[in-house]
Amino acid sequence: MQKFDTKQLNDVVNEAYEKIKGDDGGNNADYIPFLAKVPSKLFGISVCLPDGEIVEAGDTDYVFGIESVSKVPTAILAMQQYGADTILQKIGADATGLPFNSIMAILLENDHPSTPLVNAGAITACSMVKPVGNSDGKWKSITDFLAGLCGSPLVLQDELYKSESATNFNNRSIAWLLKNYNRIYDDPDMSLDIYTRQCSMGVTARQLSICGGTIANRGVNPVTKKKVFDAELTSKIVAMIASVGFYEHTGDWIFTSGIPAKTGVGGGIVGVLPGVMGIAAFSPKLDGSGNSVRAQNAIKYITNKLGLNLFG
Ligand SMILES: NC(=O)CC[C@H](N)C(=O)O
Repeated sequence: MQKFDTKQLNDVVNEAYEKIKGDDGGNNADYIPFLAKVPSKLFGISVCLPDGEIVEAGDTDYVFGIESVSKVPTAILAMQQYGADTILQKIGADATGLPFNSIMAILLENDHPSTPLVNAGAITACSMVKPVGNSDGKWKSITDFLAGLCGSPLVLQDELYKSESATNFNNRSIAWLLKNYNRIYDDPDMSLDIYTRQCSMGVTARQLSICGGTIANRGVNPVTKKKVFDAELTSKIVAMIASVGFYEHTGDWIFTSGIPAKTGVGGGIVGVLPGVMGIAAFSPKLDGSGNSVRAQNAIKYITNKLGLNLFG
């Protein structure tokens, strides 16, 4: 890994912010009505280094919907509770090459949810989270784990949760299709509700960068210094993120950015370079695959400018 000093990082983060804040491509997600109303101009970038130092620019305190970025914490939690091999058997670690909410992916993977980082696998992961059969207990496991990763508690965005619950018909089909294939390990409606709730958690770009920093720091939160998960799960979750973090555009993303990263339709993206940094960016306008335009450009700008790349 190329070394950089924090002054240089600070300059590059601010440069990225200034250059990219005027980019106006894309649109807010509107299939979840709440997300269509989030002010489009918001834009923040935050980097968390392994010593806990935070370097940031823009709207890093704004609380937005974590959405699919929440799939990463729950995947780690499920691996922590069951072991990585069980998650590989029961869910998988395969790229789908298809959109995040694809039903076709379940059929093509021969009845298999593929990976915990798409909707199907994430709903299955929620069904597996212990204590099975206990909705309140599962929710506590997930929210405690999220708080550990992010260094502070996240708060449910109630309006987002209601908006998403009222419109999540595709996800309901996924949950019951998985039930048909015995790939749901708890009540399907309850598992879907837990998934919908975790997607509706409010998070800031700073908290997301600390989450990335905890993964980059092999499970020890760089800010709170607390151990959140076992170090050997780092390579497993980073492999999953690298293979499917941008869904059908993951190859293009990793080719151009060099950093495994996971997106959410709330406009957040978290990237992880093990041993080097967690990086997050947030801005609501998305490209056609549901990935934030400004957040992508910001992270790419920073990794390319600093010569940071997982692969070479
Ligand atoms: N890509 C996303 O962020 C999608 C998450 C959203 N909650 C959904 O299930 O559709």
